[in-house]
Amino acid sequence: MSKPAAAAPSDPSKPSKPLKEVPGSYGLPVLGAVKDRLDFYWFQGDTEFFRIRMEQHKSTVFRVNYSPGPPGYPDSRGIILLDQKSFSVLLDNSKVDKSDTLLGPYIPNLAFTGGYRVLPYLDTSEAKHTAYKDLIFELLHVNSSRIIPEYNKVFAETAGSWEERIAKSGKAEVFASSDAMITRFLLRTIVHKDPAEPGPASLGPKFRDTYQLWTGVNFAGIAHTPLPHFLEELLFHTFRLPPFLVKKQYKALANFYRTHATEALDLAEKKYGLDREETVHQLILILGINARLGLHKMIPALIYYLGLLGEDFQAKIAAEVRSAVHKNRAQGEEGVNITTQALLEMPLLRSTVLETLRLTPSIFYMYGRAREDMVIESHDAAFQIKKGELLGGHQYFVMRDPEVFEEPHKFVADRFLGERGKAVLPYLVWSNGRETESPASSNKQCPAKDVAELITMQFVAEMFLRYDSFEITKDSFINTTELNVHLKSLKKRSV
Ligand code: HEM
Ligand SMILES: CC/C=C\C[C@@H](/C=C/C=C\CCCCCCCC(=O)O)OO
Repeated sequence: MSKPAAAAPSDPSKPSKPLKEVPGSYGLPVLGAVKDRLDFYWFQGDTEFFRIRMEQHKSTVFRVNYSPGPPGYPDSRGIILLDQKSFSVLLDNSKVDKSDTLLGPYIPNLAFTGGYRVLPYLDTSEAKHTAYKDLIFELLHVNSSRIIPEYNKVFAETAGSWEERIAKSGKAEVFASSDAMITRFLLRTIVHKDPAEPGPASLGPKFRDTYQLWTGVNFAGIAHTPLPHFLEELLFHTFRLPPFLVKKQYKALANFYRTHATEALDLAEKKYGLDREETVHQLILILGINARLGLHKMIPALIYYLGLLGEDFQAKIAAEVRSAVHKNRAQGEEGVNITTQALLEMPLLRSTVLETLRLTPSIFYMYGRAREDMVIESHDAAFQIKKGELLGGHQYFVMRDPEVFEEPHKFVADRFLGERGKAVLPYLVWSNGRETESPASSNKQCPAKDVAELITMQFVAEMFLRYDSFEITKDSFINTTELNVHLKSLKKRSV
């Protein structure tokens, strides 16, 4: 790799480069924000929006109006950091305050989360951040033995339905079906109840609609929809949508958790002294947004990349998966069950998953406010930043920084293998932290960093235990806002 050392975090109190003004301007009040928003969502699209300005200012650090902003949303002026070196300040919790900055300039109405500020919106300085993050670590830990078998079951159900759809109509869509699969998996694993199972507080067979509606209205300000652009702008990005629109759906979710998440709620109350009712709402958001969308959006992306890599590459992954599973099967067992140890012995698959997380992570944006006046350095300049300024990063640029990654836009499945792969691991920051560091209650790194990678690997492993290869339709495509992927064929395993 070219020169990863260039991005090593430095001591910002001693800038090695001459100080420059942060380039860029916000334009006229309100109008400037509206213009940037229309460019961002419509005329240019999110990656072009930043690429054009990066070229214009000849800088990876510049001022910009984030979206959404005025008139319907708060002041959205900020500074974007698009290279590995400047972005690293967002990973340093002593330098940035992450209170209410998950989405950048605004926090959705608290009624979408039962009136509570939930974990991803809390700063590390808040006691509740520590308490709820510890609870999430513990819930992942106490349920760890359920993960592989529950995933194995939902995968078999979903794969069966893909096969039926291909037989019927020649293709199977991946986005919605993998969302339903992941939702079922998470609720069965952590809440110990399937959302569609009939009985008290069931979410019914249309549980995905309940989640979709609540998610869509809650996150309308940043949503990308299939609606015509002018309608999307008018309905979603211009003014906030009122929570009463999804009151019924939210009530159903809360009822499901109150009724079924008893083990998790007991743990929160007894071991961590947390409020039972507040925990209901924390879990609805964390499992319903972070975990659900985070895990689910990786699946169409992986199928897309593996589809493009084709049969020969798929055969290599299949061989690695089958040999690791065979070697690690429990004694006396027939030998098709995946174990954690087997997953740990699949280096090419791991690298493939990491490369997918590098190019197409489920979420591209990170934000935080400068705790103090400070100097931020990019690869080629240094900038004075004022306390309170809203800093943001876009992973599309940060994880394709050409100073760090060779052929940054290319999918290189074995990029993270061996010594060369190890050298660039610190620059893989999909988890809002470095791949070589660990989430803790004192930082804002994704608490599921390691388990999310294993679960995503399990998806591919399950695919190649069941199939020899698969194809995607010619019109499948993915980008930072759309994951439009259809399976065209699934070739059943022959040996
Ligand atoms: C591949 C899947 C996933 C991706 C790409 C992902 C990504 C992220 C990112 C980028 C953040 C930081 C957000 C920010 O502060 O700007 C985050 C935080 C978080 N994630 Fe994940 N995540 C994934 C899976 C999960 C899962 C399975 C869980 C289940 C528990 C989870 C729970 C959380 C929580 C609770 C936070 C907030 C952490 C804090 O406030 O300290 N994530 N995740
Ligand atoms: C899209 C969420 C992916 C990963 C989850 C991760 C990080 C979360 C950061 C922000 C949450 C933004 C929610 C986006 C909702 C999108 C709604 C829509 O467009 O339909 O946490 O683990």
